[in-house]
Amino acid sequence: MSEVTLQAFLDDWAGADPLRCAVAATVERLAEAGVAIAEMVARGPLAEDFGKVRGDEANAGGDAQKELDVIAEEELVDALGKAPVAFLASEESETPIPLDPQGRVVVAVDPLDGSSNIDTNVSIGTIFSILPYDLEQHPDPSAALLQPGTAQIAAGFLVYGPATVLVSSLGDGTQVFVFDHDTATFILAREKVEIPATTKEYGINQSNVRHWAPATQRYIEDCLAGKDGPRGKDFNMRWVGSLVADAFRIFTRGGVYLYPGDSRKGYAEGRLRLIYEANPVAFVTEQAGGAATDGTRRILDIVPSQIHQRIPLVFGSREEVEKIASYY
Ligand SMILES: O=P(O)(O)OC[C@H]1O[C@](O)(COP(=O)(O)O)[C@@H](O)[C@@H]1O
Ligand SMILES: [Mg+2]
Ligand SMILES: [Mg+2]
Repeated sequence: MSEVTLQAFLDDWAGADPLRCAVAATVERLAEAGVAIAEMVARGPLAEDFGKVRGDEANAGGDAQKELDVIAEEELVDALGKAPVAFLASEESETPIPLDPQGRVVVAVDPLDGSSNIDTNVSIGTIFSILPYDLEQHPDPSAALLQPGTAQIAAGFLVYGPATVLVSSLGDGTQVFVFDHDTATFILAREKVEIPATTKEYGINQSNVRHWAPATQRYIEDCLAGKDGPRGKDFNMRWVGSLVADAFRIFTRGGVYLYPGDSRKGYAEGRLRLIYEANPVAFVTEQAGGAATDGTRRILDIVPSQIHQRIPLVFGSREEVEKIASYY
């Protein structure tokens, strides 16, 4: 069987439809930027700026900014400058970056996800969300970026790990592409991925247990009680601390990821950002048969009020996500 490249897959989907062609061109440019970022990451400590914190600067979300966060954003701005993208919202920029005034789409990105893992040689990645843009409908770019996740035409993430992979959906299932160094192309590796509906594996930063709401504490307690507890089965725990890597594991063998709100200062709505972390991950998750919630609401239905808004996030195997929601 012949291999399907990302470009062939996108061309086939886009046909002659102008909006789809704009989306396809955007995904191609994102993948191109991803390859450049992956190469930089792969140099590890040989790269001059590897793992360095950038002065005392914090990004728009108040997190310490690493040199590589900013370099990754620059790669994305350069690449998307060659696509029909009107505005780019990024974790690393307070306000949207204007690109092509004639652009048909707006894009939101987490340029480098898992920044705390940069210098530990653990998988990190890039997350993206693509929304339709119409100047007449959205004279203010922020309004276009504040559409709910259901409006996404395409979304996904890249993981820079042992393999560079692209997990993405164009609204008809979720596909996994793997970068092939021999041909310098992304090759379709898994079509219409299905996340198993049930699981015995969860991921959460358990060091925050004392800060959690009672519902989160009860759910984890019940998992820890194992076979003899109310869940009647033994659970396993995994936490990479890079959303992209934890998500890729869930796309591979199922599981659930939780970053709930907690009582620490600034964490009432958890840590993750709605438009460039939760929404794209929720989109590819639902397209793979999984579910994503903030505990009480479907993530994709939430209407964002701010570009850097945070949201509690629970996603993964559908039945387990529903179970968790029942605790809230
Ligand atoms: O360090 P914590 O609190 O466990 O948070 C880990 C989470 O934070 C994140 O690193 C946030 O992303 P950034 O690295 O883009 O800020 C997620 O990837 C990860 O799941
Ligand atoms: Mg992130
Ligand atoms: Mg980031």
